[in-house]
Amino acid sequence: MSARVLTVNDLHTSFWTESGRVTAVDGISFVVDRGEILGLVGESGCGKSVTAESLMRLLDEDSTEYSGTIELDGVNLLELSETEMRRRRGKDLAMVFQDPMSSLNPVYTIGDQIMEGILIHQRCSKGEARERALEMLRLTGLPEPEKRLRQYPHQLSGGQRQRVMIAMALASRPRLLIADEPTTALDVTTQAQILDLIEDLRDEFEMGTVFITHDLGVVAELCDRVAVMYLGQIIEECDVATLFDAARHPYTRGLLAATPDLDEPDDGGAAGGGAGGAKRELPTIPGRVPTLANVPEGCRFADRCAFVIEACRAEVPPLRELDSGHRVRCLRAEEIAAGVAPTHPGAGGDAPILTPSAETDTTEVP
Ligand SMILES: Nc1ncnc2c1ncn2[C@@H]1O[C@H](COP(=O)(O)OP(=O)(O)OP(=O)(O)O)[C@@H](O)[C@H]1O
Repeated sequence: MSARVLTVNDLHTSFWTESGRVTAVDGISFVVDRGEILGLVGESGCGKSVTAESLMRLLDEDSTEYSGTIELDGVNLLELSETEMRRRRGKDLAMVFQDPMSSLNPVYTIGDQIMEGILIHQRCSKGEARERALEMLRLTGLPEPEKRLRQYPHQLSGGQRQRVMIAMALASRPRLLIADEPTTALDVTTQAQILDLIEDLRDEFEMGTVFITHDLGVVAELCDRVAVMYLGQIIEECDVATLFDAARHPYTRGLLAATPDLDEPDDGGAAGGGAGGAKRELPTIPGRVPTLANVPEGCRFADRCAFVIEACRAEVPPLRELDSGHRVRCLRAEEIAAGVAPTHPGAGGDAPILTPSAETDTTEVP
């Protein structure tokens, strides 16, 4: 079987709204290989969830318009009928959400819910489905799996419910797992355990994974490669080592500056989210993400960028390959690498910006 699991090419996802057509995902392309974890990062509203929902084709098809291709093992999902897509969801590609309670049915036991997915997608008896459900719960490290099968979702903690969701998602051994902020609602310790679990299961099942997060600490710990999104576009893509050592886009550099030092003790900030420790002021990226109804001409980050020049506003910069596997959507990437001085030192992207200015509209990251 080919190593390439997913190829997304020039994907656009638009919605028809009362104020007209808005394009939430605007021409993104990326690939995911077997056993690889691709992180999709960016501030709130940049299009991460719409990307995930597009991959699963979960959006309301009456008001959503797709273009481009989403090839899973060479089959373009956008060309499948809804019936065929329903057959593939949960079998070939599966998704884990931030809030397991919204995906688990409160009136059915955990066992019934895992077994239902297995019975839909695999030819087996009820007894075999029960065995498989038990095996999946064991794999996720949930204590007393026999007892869990008989329990209802509300009888489990948040972390335990997320393990159940992962067991359900992986029970049919999908080729692609899409995880949309699956650890955001969990405490730091449980978050670390769930990340370890996803990594272990990736080794065991070798599925490709798209992992959505706003947390660069999570990216550092889990992902192989990362695509940074801004207002519906990918603005930088590279392997994780390059992200932390040689990010070139001023937005990526702003996000990195706004992430507490990963080696420092947790201060309750963006990367850790935990309590305790001394409070330290978090850097932020000044300015606001424009709305989809007011997408600027040229570079979408220009109004917040410390390195902006006239040419940035003329047309959308292409996503250029700087080095093998390192793509950046910035006209000045090479100059920034060489240490050029910012043209607007007060703006975002000139990392680090330590305090929000009173005159500037400031968006916390995340
Ligand atoms: N059904 C819809 N109709 C119109 N606009 C939508 C719809 N769904 C999402 N959007 C818009 O698409 C943009 C991207 O949203 P999306 O949820 O993908 O962001 P995100 O990066 O996942 O943010 P967050 O981290 O807050 O979840 C937002 O501006 C959002 O308002």
